[in-house]
Amino acid sequence: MSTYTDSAAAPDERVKHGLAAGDVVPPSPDWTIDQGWENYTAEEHGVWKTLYERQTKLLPGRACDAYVEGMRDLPMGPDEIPDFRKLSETLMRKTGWQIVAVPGLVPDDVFFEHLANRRFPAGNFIRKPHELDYLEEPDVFHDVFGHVPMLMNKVFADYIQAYGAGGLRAHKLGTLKNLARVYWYTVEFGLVQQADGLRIYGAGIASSYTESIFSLDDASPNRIRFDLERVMRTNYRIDDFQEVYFVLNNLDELLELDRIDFAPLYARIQSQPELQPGDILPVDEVLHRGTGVYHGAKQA
Ligand SMILES: C[C@H](O)[C@H](O)[C@H]1CNc2nc(N)[nH]c(=O)c2N1
Ligand SMILES: N[C@@H](Cc1ccccc1)C(=O)O
Ligand SMILES: [Fe+2]
Repeated sequence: MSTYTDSAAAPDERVKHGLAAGDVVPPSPDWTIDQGWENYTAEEHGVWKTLYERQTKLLPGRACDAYVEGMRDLPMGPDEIPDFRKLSETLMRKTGWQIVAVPGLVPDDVFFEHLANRRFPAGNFIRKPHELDYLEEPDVFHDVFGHVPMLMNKVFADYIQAYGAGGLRAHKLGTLKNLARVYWYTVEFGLVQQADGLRIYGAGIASSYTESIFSLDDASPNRIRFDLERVMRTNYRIDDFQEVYFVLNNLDELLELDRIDFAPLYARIQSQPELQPGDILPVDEVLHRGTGVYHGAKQA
């Protein structure tokens, strides 16, 4: 199995290994299971609390307004792992989304089918106490603390649904690798320029203690203005901090991606060279150039 970080999928890697979603037998055709909320142990709720409190101290002034507002209105607190039924009730009223429990990574087409129907698949398990900063598959802390607040935002809620529909299409076109990079550099590792400063909206950052500091840091990472084709061509690393983050002017820019037909773009970028995360192109609008001293290593 490939290494997996405290963030979502690793499609490039999994495609390479010819894996659908690990070698687990599907528990049901859509891969959903019962969250089994009653079965969490005191120690598991304790891991949630440790992570929740650590992130909650860090995120003011770092997370974007939409994230902060979403979190404020959700039944989520330090004391216990949230119950997906309660989260879904609140989400359903606000944006029509639901959270469904899955055992870990699910096959791409299954994942897209859920998103296209406004169901967000969340891992029901929680990392072990010795894995606080690093684990191989998305757990309930990453999926719920990282992703669910943004699903309370109307623009973002529509964006992820459109991504799911686009995923089903890309699956047939064989362009999943390019599409997945859009998810990676927005939903997982996106930054947005707010009037009062640069902010996090990506779940892979918001759920990571070390990366929520690193990504906004003045030192190492490059920050480049978001450009769709540029992002589609750019590889990413799954086992360490990102060397580049793409920055939106505002979340409404995502609406534009819902409307654009990706098919001709896929065709066009096939003839262009792939880019590595550390590359900077003459046409890039570089907002911040890293020092080049890459002090990565996701494990703090
Ligand atoms: C390309 C696609 O976004 C990605 O590979 C999918 C696959 N399966 C997944 N399954 C789960 N549970 N969570 C995820 O984020 C993903 N990501
Ligand atoms: N508009 C894209 C789908 C998409 C929407 C939102 C985000 C990413 C992709 C397509 O035509 O395939
Ligand atoms: Fe994720």
